Amino acid sequence: MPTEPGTGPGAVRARGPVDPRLLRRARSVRRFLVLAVLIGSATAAAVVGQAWLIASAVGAGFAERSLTPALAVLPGLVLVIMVRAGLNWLTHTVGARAAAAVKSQLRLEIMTARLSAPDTPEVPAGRLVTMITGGLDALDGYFAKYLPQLVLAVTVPLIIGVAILAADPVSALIVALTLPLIPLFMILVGWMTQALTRRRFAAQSRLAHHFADLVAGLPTLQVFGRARAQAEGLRRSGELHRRETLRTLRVALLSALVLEVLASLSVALVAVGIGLRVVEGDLTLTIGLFVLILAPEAYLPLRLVGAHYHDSADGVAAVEQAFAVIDHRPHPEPVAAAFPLGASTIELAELTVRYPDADHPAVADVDLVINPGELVALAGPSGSGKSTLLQVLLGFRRPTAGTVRIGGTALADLDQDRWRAQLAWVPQQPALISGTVADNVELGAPGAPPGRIRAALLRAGAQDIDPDRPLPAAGAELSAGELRRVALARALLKIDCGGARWLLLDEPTAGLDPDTELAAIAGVRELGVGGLVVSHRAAVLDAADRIVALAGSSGDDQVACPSTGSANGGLDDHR
Ligand SMILES: Nc1ncnc2c1ncn2[C@@H]1O[C@H](COP(=O)(O)OP(=O)(O)OP(=O)(O)O)[C@@H](O)[C@H]1O
Repeated sequence: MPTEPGTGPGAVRARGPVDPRLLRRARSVRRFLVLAVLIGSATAAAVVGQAWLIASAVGAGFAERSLTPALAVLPGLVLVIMVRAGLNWLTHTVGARAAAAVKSQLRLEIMTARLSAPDTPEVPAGRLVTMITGGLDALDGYFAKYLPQLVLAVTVPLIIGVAILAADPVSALIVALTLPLIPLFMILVGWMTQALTRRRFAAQSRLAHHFADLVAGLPTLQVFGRARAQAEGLRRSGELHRRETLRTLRVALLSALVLEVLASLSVALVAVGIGLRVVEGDLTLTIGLFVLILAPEAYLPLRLVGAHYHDSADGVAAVEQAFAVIDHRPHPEPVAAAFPLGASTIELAELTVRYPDADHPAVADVDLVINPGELVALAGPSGSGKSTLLQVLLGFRRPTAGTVRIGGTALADLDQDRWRAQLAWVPQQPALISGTVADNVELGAPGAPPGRIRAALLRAGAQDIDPDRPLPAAGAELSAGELRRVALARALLKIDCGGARWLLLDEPTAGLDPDTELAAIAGVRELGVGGLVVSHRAAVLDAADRIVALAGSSGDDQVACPSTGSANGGLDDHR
């Protein structure tokens, strides 16, 4: 089940407008923030200049009853307006560049984290795809709109406030008293928006996850006659997503309206005060106009922060999800310990692995030593943790307790890439790439000569498979037994030509006929390397140097079947 943002692994609380983990990672973010402050200050100065030019032109025009002052300031005014437009463009460009740099770095880190722990049920494939594609694009709004606006909301009111204070302290007091109301309302609206955005993100991820699962399981669902029933579930997920999106949009629009009304009332207060004092002659028209033009500009950046808040909430939710995956790496800081050279021993001591929320550990207190060149067969009932143990050895899953040592060094302290270079692995469900059979075998030792590829196929009992046979659909057109033999040939080539020293095989001969199975086992033994082979097959167990059996966990309570009249598909059984 997908974990909701903020509740998953590595979930975080709200960390302010800029997540410090973003700042730590991206130099571009820090540069962006400095630039944003400079641009913000320049924008505020341009606003003050523009207001002064307009106010002085209108004030002098009224006093002289002529258009000459207005014409005199026109070139200056055009220049200031162009500078403001340029600064605006610069803000967006710098923001878009920062967003692109951060997204690309986060995508890379997510993929690196996923590659180091491919079997992570906590972050299903559907959610990962949503995150890496559309999910992280939420950072565009965050960097291009929200963060620059946040900087403007600090710099512009400050500079404009000083200008108003110098021109008319009374108006400055009104602005100073009413301005804080906007952030106050923004915080209230923000609390609501944050919760809604997280719910919307969760609904979006659930929909993506549901859809991906459905597509993957469609053939099975069809055979069991449940394909149509899934349409209702999918409709419900879609409906939930629609409702959550509309709710977020409604709150975003209403919050913008509230802030708009508040700012308008505040400006009206300033305007009434100025109007009365200009009529009574306590204030010149030029100063009055200057303050009147500046006052709305002091509220505008804060109002726009409120309007862009949902961009920030989307961006923050995306970043939280990204860091939940990145921080979930089994070996977050790989220490490049000196790699044990020469013959090394694999030692497992009191190894325990428990999946999140599982009642029983998948692997409990396993002690095992595999000496160099020794092929150990791992047997045990289905579900007793054999594949999980291989996952730990591959560095894909971190043990809950106990240690794994390679030549005396803890596996967690080894450079994972160098360790995996020593392993030749055949998983229970091997994956092939599009290309030829030879291309797939060659993955074991890139650049291996064709003769060695053919020899590897022969060793794997796959001499009947043409190395030049094209596999356009990544092996989908091979039989289960052929697929396993090609994967085994790939692993054997890695031993023969690629420098690997250990075999990790998960049911390598399942689905093979007895003769082919014997040929494949002989091919494996011929190379003389050791490792761990998970198998239930007598031929494999016989060929191993030693058999280690894992005890199954006792979590299978007997539950009665529901008594339905249609257990046999609606047909009457007359036996
Ligand atoms: N990703 C996962 N999340 C949660 N539980 C899991 C996960 N993978 C395996 N398990 C559970 O851990 C236990 C051990 O599974 P594992 O696949 O290691 O067993 P196995 O001995 O290899 O089984 P088999 O012989 O059927 O392949 C099982 O109870 C399984 O349900």
